[in-house]
Amino acid sequence: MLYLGTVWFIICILIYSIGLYIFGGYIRVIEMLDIFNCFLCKELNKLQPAYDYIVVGCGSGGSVAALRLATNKDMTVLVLEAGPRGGKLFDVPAFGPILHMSTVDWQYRTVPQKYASKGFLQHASNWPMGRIVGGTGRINNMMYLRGHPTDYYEWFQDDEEFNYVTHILDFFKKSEDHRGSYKNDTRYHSTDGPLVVEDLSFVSKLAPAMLEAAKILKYPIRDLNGESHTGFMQAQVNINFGDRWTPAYYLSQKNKPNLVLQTNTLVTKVLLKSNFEAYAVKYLHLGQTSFVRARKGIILSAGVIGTPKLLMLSGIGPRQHLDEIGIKTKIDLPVGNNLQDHVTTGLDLITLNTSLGVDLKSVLSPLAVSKYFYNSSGPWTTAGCEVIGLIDTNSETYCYDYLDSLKVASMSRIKENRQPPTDFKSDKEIKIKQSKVKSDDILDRYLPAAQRFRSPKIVRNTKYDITIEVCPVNATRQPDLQFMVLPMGVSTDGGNHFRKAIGISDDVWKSYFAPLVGTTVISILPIVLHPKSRGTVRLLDNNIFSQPLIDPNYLSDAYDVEVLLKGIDLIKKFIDTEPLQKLGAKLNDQKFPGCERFVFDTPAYWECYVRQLTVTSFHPGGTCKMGSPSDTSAVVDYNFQVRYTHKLFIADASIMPTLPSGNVNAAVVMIGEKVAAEIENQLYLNTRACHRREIFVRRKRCKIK
Ligand SMILES: Cc1cc2nc3c(=O)[nH]c(=O)nc-3n(C[C@H](O)[C@H](O)[C@H](O)COP(=O)(O)OP(=O)(O)OC[C@H]3O[C@@H](n4cnc5c(N)ncnc54)[C@H](O)[C@@H]3O)c2cc1C
Repeated sequence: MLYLGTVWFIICILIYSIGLYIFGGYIRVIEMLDIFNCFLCKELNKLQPAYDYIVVGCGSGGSVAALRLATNKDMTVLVLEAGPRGGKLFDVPAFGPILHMSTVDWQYRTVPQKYASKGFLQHASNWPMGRIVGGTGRINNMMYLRGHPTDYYEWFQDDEEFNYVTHILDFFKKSEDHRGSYKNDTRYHSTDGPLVVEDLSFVSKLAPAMLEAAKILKYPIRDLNGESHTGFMQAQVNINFGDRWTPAYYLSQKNKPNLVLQTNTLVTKVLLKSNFEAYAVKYLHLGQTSFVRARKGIILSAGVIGTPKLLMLSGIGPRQHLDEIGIKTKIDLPVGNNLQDHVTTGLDLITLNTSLGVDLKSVLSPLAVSKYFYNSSGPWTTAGCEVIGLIDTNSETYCYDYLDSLKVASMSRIKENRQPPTDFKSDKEIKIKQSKVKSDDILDRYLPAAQRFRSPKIVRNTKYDITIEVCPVNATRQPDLQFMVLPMGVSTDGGNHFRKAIGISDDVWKSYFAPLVGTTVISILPIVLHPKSRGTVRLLDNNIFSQPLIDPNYLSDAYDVEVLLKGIDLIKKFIDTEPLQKLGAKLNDQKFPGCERFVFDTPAYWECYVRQLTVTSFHPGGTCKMGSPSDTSAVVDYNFQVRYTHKLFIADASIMPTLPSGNVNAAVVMIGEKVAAEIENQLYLNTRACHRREIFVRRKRCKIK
C-alpha cells in the first residue's frame, strides 16, 4: 500500500511538472494572441490625441479609479497597461502561484539583504507583481482584509477633519460587492461595488481546527472586516463563482464608449509643462514610441515599484540620486523612500500526521478537476490561506476578558457610560475614554465586576473617583501581529515551483525542505503588521527596461524580529491545543541551515531562524508616501496629487504612509475609489459657479458667477 502511494506520488510530481510546462506555454500563447489582437485592431482602436484622464496601469488601484472616473459620461478615460489581458485559466484560484516568475510577472527581486533572507539565493527575495490587466490583484492570494481604523487615523494624522467612517469605511463599502455571510450587515458591508468578496468555499480540516484552537486560546471568532478588527476568521476572498475576481474585469470585458483600455503599452515618461503641469505620457506600444495628452489629469497606478520608477524617469525624485544616473531633476521629492513590507517567516514549520486533502495527489485527482469544471468548487478554488488572525500581542487577552464580562449584568453601566468607539484615534485616546465612576454606590457595584478581569487597570484617584481602564467595546486596539494559516508549505509541490518562485537557495532546499516532501506540512505565517524597518527603491540607470534596485532593508529594526518571535511563541501555543493535536501537529524540530550552533527553541535560535527564513508576505508599500504639506517625507498630498505638480495623481499602494493592519489589496482598491472621488470633487469645485460672497465669506472653492 505504502509502495503504491509512493508510486502515485511520483506520478503526480511528473504530471505536475509537465502541467507547469504546458501552463507556461499557455501563458505565452495568450500573451501573443493579445499582441496579435492589438495589431489587428490597431487602426480600429486608434487612440485619440487626447483624453480627459489617462490612467497608467490597470492594477488594483488603477482599474477602480478608471471605472469610477468613467461613470461621468462626459469624460473620456484612457487606461494604458504594460501587460496583456490574460486568459480564462489564469483565474483558477489554485493556479495563482504558477503565474509567479512567468511573463505576466514583473519578476522583481530585492538587492541582497544585510540582516535577513540569508537562506535565499544571493540573500535576496523575489517580489512577484502582476504585469497584466488586474495587476498584482491577478496573481495574489485574494485575501480580503481592510485593516484597523487606527491605521487610517495615522495616515491622515494632520487632517483635523478626518473621520474614519466617512473618509474610509464608506469607501471600503463603496468598493465592495459582498456575497458572503455578512452581506446583510449593511453597517460594514455593501453589495454594489466592483470588488467581489466571498466566503472561502473550499477549506481543509485545518480551518475548523485552527478556529477551534483560537477559541480555546480566548480569541473571538468574528468578521474582521466588521465592527471589530482583532480575532480570527475564516478567510474572505475575492472569488466569484469559483474564479478569481478583480475589478479590472469590468474594464477588460468590453470597452465602454468613454473608457478605452489599451494593453501591451509601456508608459515610459510623464511629460511636464514648465516642470509643473502633467499634460501627456510617452509610451511604447508594439515597438513604436508615441505620446498621448491628458486634458484634466494623469493618474499613476503602476504600483509600488512601477510608480516611483516612472516618476524618477520623468525627473521627479531625489535630486542626488537622479544626478548620479544622469536624469535632470525637475522636482526634488523623496520618491522611492519609505519602502516597507509585511515581513513573515515560518514556512513548513509544522508537520501533521494526517493528510488535509490539498496535497499534489488530491489537487491533481480527476475528482478535483471535475469539481472545478462542473460546479466551480473543490481544491482548485483554494486561495492558499484558509484562516486569518489579527492579534494585539500586548493586550489581547485583557480585551477579551472585558468583552466577555460585558455579558455580566452589573457591567451594563460601564457599557452605557462609554463613548461609541468608532471614532477613537489612538492608544492615547483609548486612555481618555476610560469609564469614570464617581459614587460609592456605583463603585460597590462595579468593582467586583471589574476585578473579574484578568488584568484590570483600576486606578483610585480619590475616594469617589475611580478609573477602570478597559478596552473599548468592540473596537480593540490596533493589532501588531497577523496569522495567515496555510494548509501547505514550500515542500508541498516537491520542489517543482514554490521554492523557485520564492528563491530558496539550493543548500537550504536540500537540507531543510526536501526531507519534508511527502509529509503533510502546514504554515502558520506570523506577519509583522507595523514593521519599523524602512528601505528604498532606486533606479539602476535611466533605462526603462532595467530592473530597479529594491532594498526593503528587512529586519534592520529589532522590533520586527521581536514581533516575529512573539508570533512563533504563539504558534507553539496553538500547536499544543487539542484540535491541532488531533491532527498530529508537531513543531518541525529540524534545525534550520545556518542556525546549527544554537540550541533549538531558544530565543537565539529563533532570531537566527527568522533572519535565515525572512519571507515577504507580498505587501510592499509606501514609496510615494502621502502626507500633509509640512511633511517633508511626503510625495503626494492628502488630495493624492504629487506635490509641486498640477494634474498628476497617484492611486496605488505606493502612497500608503504605513501599511494597514492586514493584507493590503482592499486598502489599495479603497484608495482607487478615493482618488477618483477626489478628482471628481475638484472638477466639480473648479467648474461650479457661485456667488462672490460664497468664496469670501463662506470660503468656498468655486468660480465667481
Ligand atoms: C503573490 C502575492 C500575493 C498577494 N496576496 C494578497 C492577498 O491575498 N490579499 C491582499 O490584500 N493583498 C495581496 N497581495 C498584495 C496586493 O495584491 C497588492 O498590494 C495590490 O494588488 C497592489 O495594487 P497596485 O494597484 O498598487 O499595483 P498593481 O496591482 O501591481 O498594478 C500596477 C499595474 O501597473 C502596470 N504597470 C506598471 N508599470 C507600468 C508602466 N510603466 N506602463 C504601463 N503599465 C504599467 C502593471 O503591469 C500593473 O498592471 C499580494 C501580492 C502578491 C505579489
